[in-house]
Amino acid sequence: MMAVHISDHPLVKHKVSLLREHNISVKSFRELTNEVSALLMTDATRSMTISNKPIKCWSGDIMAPMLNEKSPTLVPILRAGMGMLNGALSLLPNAKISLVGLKRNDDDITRSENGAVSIGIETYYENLVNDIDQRRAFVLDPMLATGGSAIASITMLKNSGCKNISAIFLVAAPEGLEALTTAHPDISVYIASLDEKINEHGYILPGLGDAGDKIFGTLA
Ligand SMILES: O=P(O)(O)OC[C@H]1O[C@H](OP(=O)(O)OP(=O)(O)O)[C@H](O)[C@@H]1O
Ligand SMILES: O=c1cc[nH]c(=O)[nH]1
Ligand SMILES: [Mg+2]
Repeated sequence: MMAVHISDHPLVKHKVSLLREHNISVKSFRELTNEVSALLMTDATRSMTISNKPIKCWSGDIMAPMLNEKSPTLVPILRAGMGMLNGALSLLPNAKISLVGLKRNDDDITRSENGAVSIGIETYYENLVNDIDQRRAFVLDPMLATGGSAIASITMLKNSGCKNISAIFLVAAPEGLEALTTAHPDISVYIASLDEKINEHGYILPGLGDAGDKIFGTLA
């Protein structure tokens, strides 16, 4: 059963509100994205397992709690997920990095009679660590809108044998969360804000606007 965690941390709430400011600078957007990502990753890593191992401490040999699983892999979804990478690495500096490149095709948009929006996705890059079947994966993407990109990227991870997957989003729409829950009921999801809905173009309301453009400084 999918576990969905929506952060109730006051710093997360405050920082997401700052991210929504219309005229936010690229510098502030980048900084806040990494700060919120680190806070979400604190929750997402809580289920990592530890066991007591012998260490040589200054005061002698002791048993001390240490992680007893392989380094996780972080999976930023290109482009916008790259904006979360440094924040996640601040907690997991030894993490492996796997890359998935996906792009929504705004010209390939379908609106059904009940108002549901789906958008075609182009996959242009896949470079996963080769022992991903033995590692926990943390998928990083600021936005969960229709859910198409998250579903496609998690399908790629599973097809490579990855069995323990968490996905981290700054802002999610209920439509995307529902689609992701249905497609991948076995993953864990960590969200800073569950917003109201997506509009007819597949953008989250109130949302952040185009997160990729804001992180890469390519907003027209
Ligand atoms: O849930 P979905 O409807 O799939 O939308 C979310 C996706 O859209 C954005 O990427 P985009 O395709 O704009 O690419 P970019 O990150 O390169 O800007 C965002 O970063 C997600 O990956
Ligand atoms: O609202 C949205 C939806 C998808 N991608 C974004 O960057 N923003
Ligand atoms: Mg974009």
